[in-house]
Amino acid sequence: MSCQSPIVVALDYPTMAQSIEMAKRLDPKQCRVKVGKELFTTSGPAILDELHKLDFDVFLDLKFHDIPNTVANAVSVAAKAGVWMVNVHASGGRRMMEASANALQKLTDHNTLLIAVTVLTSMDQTDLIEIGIDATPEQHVKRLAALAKSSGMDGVVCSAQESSMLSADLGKDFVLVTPGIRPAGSDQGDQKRIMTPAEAMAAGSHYLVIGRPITQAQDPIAVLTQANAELGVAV
Ligand SMILES: O=C(O)c1cc(=O)[nH]c(=O)n1[C@@H]1O[C@H](COP(=O)(O)O)[C@@H](O)[C@H]1O
Repeated sequence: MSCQSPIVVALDYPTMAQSIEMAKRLDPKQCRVKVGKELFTTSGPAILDELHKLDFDVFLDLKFHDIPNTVANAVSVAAKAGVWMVNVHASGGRRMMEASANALQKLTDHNTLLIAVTVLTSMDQTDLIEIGIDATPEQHVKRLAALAKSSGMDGVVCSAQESSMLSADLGKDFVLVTPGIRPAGSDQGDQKRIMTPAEAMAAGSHYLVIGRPITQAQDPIAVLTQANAELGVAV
């Protein structure tokens, strides 16, 4: 499916039935979809097959963070399941990321994007200090993104507030996936480092992950259509 939109809808639902109901209302030409920890824990890998049957590109967001062997094998299984994108935590370190990239290279038939999470968009300076990181979110994102690139990742998850910096530092081909996207007027919720869809694209983001502003809206399709229109996406 060739999707013209950079928007990835986070299907954060407690049941497979609810996520499929939403997926059936969405058009795979207007967005991609993301399966995260809540949905995967309730549905298991069957959800990937169901979403692929509906023709969606699927981002499997399980943020793997473990020893290199375990993460490399998990990433391999995800690629064999045909997901479009999978992620690991950059904080797992170089050997973990290199093992994952090598595991994907050994697969003959896959084109799964391998992405590393830098600093979660729900975190700010105070959160970093509490976990012993004496750097601003921007500095830490910059350090982890450079490590991710040199460890063979295709891109990173960061906030759109860091997109222009990373685009300048690491090149326009290094994929920037940005959650914490809030269309004007929507609730910030637990996100700290946010931007609107248009601001994020102007800053150099490649993909915009949007969950609650779409899934909890009275009219989710209207919010998605409006966001695509604002981005000038012809769908
Ligand atoms: O990897 C992610 O997708 C992710 C990384 C990050 O730093 N922040 C972040 O919010 N996410 C995910 O992006 C989605 C954002 O959802 P909303 O805040 O509802 O738009 C959630 O599914 C999060 O799990």
